[in-house]
Amino acid sequence: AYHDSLSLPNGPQPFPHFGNIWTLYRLSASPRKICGSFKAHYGDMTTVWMGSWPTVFINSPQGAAAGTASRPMHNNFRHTNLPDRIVVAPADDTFRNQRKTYHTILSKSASAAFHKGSDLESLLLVEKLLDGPSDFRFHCERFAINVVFQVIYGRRLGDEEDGDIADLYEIWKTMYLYFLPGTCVFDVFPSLLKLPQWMQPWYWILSILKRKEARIQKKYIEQAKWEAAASQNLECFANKLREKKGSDGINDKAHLNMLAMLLGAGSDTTSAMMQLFFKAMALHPDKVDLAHAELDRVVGGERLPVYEDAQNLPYIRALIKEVHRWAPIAVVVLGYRDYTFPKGTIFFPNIPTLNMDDTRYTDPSSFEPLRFINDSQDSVSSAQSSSHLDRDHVNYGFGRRFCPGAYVAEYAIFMAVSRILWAFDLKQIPGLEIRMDRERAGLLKKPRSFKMSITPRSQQYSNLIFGEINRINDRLENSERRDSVGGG
Ligand code: HEM
Repeated sequence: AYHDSLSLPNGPQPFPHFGNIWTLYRLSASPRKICGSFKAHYGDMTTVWMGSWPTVFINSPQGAAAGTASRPMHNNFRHTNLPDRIVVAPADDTFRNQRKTYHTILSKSASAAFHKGSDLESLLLVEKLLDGPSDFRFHCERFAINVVFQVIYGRRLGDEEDGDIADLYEIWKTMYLYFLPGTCVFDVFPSLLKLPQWMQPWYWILSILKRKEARIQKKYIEQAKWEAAASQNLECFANKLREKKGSDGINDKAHLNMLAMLLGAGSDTTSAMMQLFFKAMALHPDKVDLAHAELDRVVGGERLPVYEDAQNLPYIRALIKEVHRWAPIAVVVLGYRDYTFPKGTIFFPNIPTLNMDDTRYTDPSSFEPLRFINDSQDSVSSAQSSSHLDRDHVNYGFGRRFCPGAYVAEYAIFMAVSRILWAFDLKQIPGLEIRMDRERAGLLKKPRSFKMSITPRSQQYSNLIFGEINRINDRLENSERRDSVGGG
């Protein structure tokens, strides 16, 4: 296929048959750094060869915005083995139906139903951080999964005693490698897919992961069904989708896969974003000080922040946008129309580079929330703008693949970030280096484990958090008591 390379943008020199296997290896080990170097070396687009397949990285915002929703289908492995997972689905009718379905529960107005869930989870998050600050990564994972679980099942999943949380994140860690072209050996040598199935280890690994995930999801689908039958009113997404079975191509398998996709897509991203927030704060104590000053001025020390404070907290809002821009989590795939490329060419918008575009941002490599301080629109609205220069960042993707969960994510992240900054001092531990380029391989650029100092700002703030938790517990106990009196 290298003969087609004449019509392709420049990139590192490929080896015959192996393509740019070394660049791909370095990319998976350190995506932020390697993606960042592409624009400097090759300009607006960079071609990297996966064996004989060209992959084009789009380094300019104009180019990325012109993409399509289609997916590379040069081998069928992903689509066949991960059916009904919208992220790897080509832009066909199934894709359109699923987008519509996700949109019905995640739109701005519909997602307001989940605000209470995020209010509670953000409170539990700060409480857990008081109890065990060193486990902050797990606290972020539990926070995120519980936010999304309530969207799907209408109730919390639970706390750390529930091993399902750790199991699900462990499954996604490997499973989501499959979602990203270039991560599997068959991307470089597609002829390996012609081997008998028993000789394809990637097939068996994926099957085991899918089975484990399905076992957990089935348990919750069944519970939701029983809870609805018992109380007649559990109107959660899982149950609503079950009622749609038989239409829009939804059968048992699609039902399970769509719920699994939503839980993973929402939890893994939101949790990674929260971990990156912690990292960015540890590296920028001066920005933490400015956030504290604003929170002290607007919220004070007599109560926790609530969502209604957002309009009076421009620095916190700007800081969240800056984390999205400066430490984006996504590496996504999209098609590209405007040029004639060899059939099967894969396209990546180079998100880390796009967020560092110097035509859009002054001094893009510095973490500076103030760049967004006069920006009153939210990130979802800015993404709808026709000019890339009006976009805050591209962490939620593009066009018809734009993240449908962005409203849920933005609310939950505001609640968590404002409450964490209100309650804690966040610092680097002297002598322990924190590096942005220490990240795990995969679809998301999640940081590898790191240590930092998270200490309560004052006993008064801690007491307020515990007081709030006690009030909720009392309310729950009272309502349970009422239920049992009513029932008995
Ligand atoms: C900080 C948090 C989040 C970020 C940065 C994020 C980012 C993204 C990006 C970049 C995509 C596009 C992927 C592609 O082009 O293939 C995406 C897709 C998706 N996201 Fe999010 N997301 C976040 C949170 C959420 C939440 C909370 C939910 C659900 C409640 C969610 C549900 C989805 C779904 C279902 C898709 C697939 C859409 C498609 O392929 O058409 N996301 N997300």
